[in-house]
Amino acid sequence: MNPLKTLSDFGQAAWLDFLARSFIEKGDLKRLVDQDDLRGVTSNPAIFEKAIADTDEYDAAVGSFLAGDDASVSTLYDHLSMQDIRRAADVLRPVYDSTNGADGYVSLEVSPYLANDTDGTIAEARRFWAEVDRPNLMVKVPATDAGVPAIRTLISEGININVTLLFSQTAYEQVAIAYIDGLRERLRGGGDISRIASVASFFISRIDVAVDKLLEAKMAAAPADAERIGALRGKVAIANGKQAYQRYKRLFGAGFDDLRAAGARPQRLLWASTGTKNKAYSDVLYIDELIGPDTVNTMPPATMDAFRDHGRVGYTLEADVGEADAVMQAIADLGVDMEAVAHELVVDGVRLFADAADKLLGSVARKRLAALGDRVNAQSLLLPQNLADAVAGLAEDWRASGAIRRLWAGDASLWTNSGEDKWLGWLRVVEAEAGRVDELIKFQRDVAELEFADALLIGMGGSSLGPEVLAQTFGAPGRAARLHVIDSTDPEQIAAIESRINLKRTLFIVASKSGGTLEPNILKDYFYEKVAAALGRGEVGSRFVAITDPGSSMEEAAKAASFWRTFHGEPTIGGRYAVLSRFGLAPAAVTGMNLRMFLQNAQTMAWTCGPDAPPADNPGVQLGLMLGAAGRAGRDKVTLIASPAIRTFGAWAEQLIAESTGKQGKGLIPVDNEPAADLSAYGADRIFIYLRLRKASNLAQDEFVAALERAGHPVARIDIASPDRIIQEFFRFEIATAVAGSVIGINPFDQPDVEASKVRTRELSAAIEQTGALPAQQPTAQVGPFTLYADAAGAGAIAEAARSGGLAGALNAHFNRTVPGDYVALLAYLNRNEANADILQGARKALLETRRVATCLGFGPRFLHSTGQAYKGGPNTGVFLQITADHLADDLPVPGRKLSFGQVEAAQAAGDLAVLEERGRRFLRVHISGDIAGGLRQIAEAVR
Ligand SMILES: O=P(O)(O)OC[C@H]1O[C@](O)(CO)[C@@H](O)[C@@H]1O
Ligand SMILES: O=C[C@H](O)[C@H](O)COP(=O)(O)O
Repeated sequence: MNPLKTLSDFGQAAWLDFLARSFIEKGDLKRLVDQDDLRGVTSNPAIFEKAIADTDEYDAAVGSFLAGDDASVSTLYDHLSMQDIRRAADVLRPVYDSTNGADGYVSLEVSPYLANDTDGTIAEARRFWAEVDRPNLMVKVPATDAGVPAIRTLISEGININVTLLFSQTAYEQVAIAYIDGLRERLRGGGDISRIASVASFFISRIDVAVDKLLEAKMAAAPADAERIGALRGKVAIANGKQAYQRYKRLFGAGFDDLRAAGARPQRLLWASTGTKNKAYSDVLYIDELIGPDTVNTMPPATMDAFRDHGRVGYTLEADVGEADAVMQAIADLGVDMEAVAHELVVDGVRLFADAADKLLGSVARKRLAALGDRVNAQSLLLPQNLADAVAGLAEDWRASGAIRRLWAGDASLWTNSGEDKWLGWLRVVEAEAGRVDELIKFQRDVAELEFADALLIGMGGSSLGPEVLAQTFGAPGRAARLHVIDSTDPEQIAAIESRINLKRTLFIVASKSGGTLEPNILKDYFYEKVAAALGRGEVGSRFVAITDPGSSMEEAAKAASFWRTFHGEPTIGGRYAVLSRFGLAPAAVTGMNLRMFLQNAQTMAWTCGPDAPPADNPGVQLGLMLGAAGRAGRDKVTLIASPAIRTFGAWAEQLIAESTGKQGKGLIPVDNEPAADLSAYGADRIFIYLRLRKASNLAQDEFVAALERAGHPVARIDIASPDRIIQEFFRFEIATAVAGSVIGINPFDQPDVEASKVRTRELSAAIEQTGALPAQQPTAQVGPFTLYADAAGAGAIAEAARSGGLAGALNAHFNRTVPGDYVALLAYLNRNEANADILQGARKALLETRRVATCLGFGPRFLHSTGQAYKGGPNTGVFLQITADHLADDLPVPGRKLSFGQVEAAQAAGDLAVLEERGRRFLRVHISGDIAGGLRQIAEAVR
């Protein structure tokens, strides 16, 4: 006789503690039902981990699920696990029907990450119940402090519950009461309680593992008592189970009669964890000894096979109850606190299931990426061993502490606990924008109908650098407008952009989150007046749209000036994280790009970097940990190399990285678009990110990056299949920056030092408005048309060098101050045109080759809203060359102010310098009088 089949004669149902797709598909599960009288199935995260991770059994299902649409890692996992659960439930359905709902259940466990979250547990259980949609589903909820109230609520809603991770008598009692209370609540509400089933999964073998260890320690400590103590080994788990059963009989005795009369079933005890862990014990120990009426035993396949082969059936559960009590008394006398042991086992059990879930989700994340192929930009990191080890160590810390989930949940303690949680709107903005994209699509159509030739975006930093990437990367198909960006107060640059657009056929987009930023306000006034002159006051407003946060002064101004539209930003997103909100989407609409595709792309990366993708398989987190670890180790020059067609992405990333991390003397210094030099020019303070556009890659860049790798420099490669996929990088870099900020230990969402220079600029502008000029400053030296101003520490040597060696001498003395690990930044308050950029890039290359330090280039005031933060607030390793010039002939007035744009630019440069000085930075300002282009060339020559 098959002992398995005989169990039911003794009132016990045999369930299987295992599930896997092939097991169902090949008919193995059905065979157990038919041949062994199997009556149920249990699963847990560890079981699904074994089933899914490291097998290809699920690959086809992953592929077909993702063929039409993308999905998050947990949505994909839910799909796979629920498919299995539904199929298993269907196999067990005849048992459920024939036993009138007494048996035939299949259990699916809520996420172990929710073990301490009552509301989260309730929500997930409800979702499972609705989505699995089978009456013979049992949702597994742990018997934690947070789980118990969830059990009561879920039972009251008619959801079958398998209570898991039960070890202690008191926890068991609470669970049984929660079940009974839940039934009563349902009954009071007029619900049916006759179709509710629940089991209390009392874990067995894990108790022996834990207690045996304690007993062995006691044996070692008291050799004289070793034999007596040793005799208790392998007995406690069963004794504990037997006591639980006595408690069950009390709990579901006469006191349950009213509910029984109303159709309720008692909550059966289910013996779980019944696979023998200690090979010295019988492999059927935890089956043989726990057989009794109205119980379940869920067995792993090997235990089931063993029991079928040599199990012994009898009413063992109530045999020797006195002895069980004696065993429990004996261990209590020995000082073993069973409640404490049980508590530790629950904590441990949650952790083990969470570990399994991490492995499982990591494997699903990898399968997802493999199935998506080119639809998601691939990332690979090639790191020197010490950095690779640091990243792996951080990834393990992040995994074990659930840090990526905490990040997504807005836990400010990941950073500095100073309100970072208020700035995380960017994490979910893609979803929100997708929900209201129709409004933007309509705007896109309206813009097309109006046949604008150009669109000019006016904004600074986060409000302009993202749109600039879109303008560069996406052409303007059909009737869409060509997007230009102005983010400067330089009069020459303003005049240049004005000459490129047709004022009568241009749409102006004024973008400022705060609404109070100086540059967009005065540029808006300037162009507003120009258009008014060209079209008449009645019409000018219709050519302007604003993007600003609700209630800002810009919104007011837009209303007063009868702007065509105002789009709202999301106040929980800072400027540099705003590109996937309306700050990027509205300009994208104007270029005619496909907005749904824009959002889909962004969503794909958001899912790839989601809370459910464990750190080791989460590319955004990996990149962030790499940046953070590198920054901590002094490899803080993040050198961005991008294929020419997507080059402007570097300027966007520069702002994100510098403004987010560069503060309190810490942080990363992004180095964008640096001319390539001989490998010997690159120090051990570098880390490289290569954004390679596959369809338009550049051989020279490929070779350069390969050489860097061969030389042992850390390189992150990002492979972008087509230009539209650049959208994905916005999200990857945002999450990476937030993660790096956590590792570095700063608040990545503020910009305290930018504010400081804004204050200085305001003071200086006010002085100009009062007196007509900037307060005079004492120059360090005068060399021909160049006036030099240096920081106090450097002034003496620079003045001396200027006297003997002219401009070249002064520059040489200034740059002689660089030491390895420093960087040089050229800060030019000039027209950012190709000619000037070329000259400065030449100077940069010369400095890189001669000084062998990282080199940066920023045009003012644009860089003030970007790298300016790190230059002032980051590590004091910068050596700055500020270049300014007179704008006499070409200056432009600022409407309504006693200021010109040239004066604003000068005030900005002076404000910038004042803060650099305040922060003890090394700087030299070279002011060009007269011919700007000629002067600039001379400066570039002089640094060689
Ligand atoms: O969009 P706003 O508020 O005009 O700000 C522009 C830029 O100025 C800063 O606030 C500071 O430079 C940036 O963070 C921001 O992107
Ligand atoms: O419900 C089933 C339990 O999750 C399972 O029995 C635990 O068994 P283990 O202790 O062998 O992991």
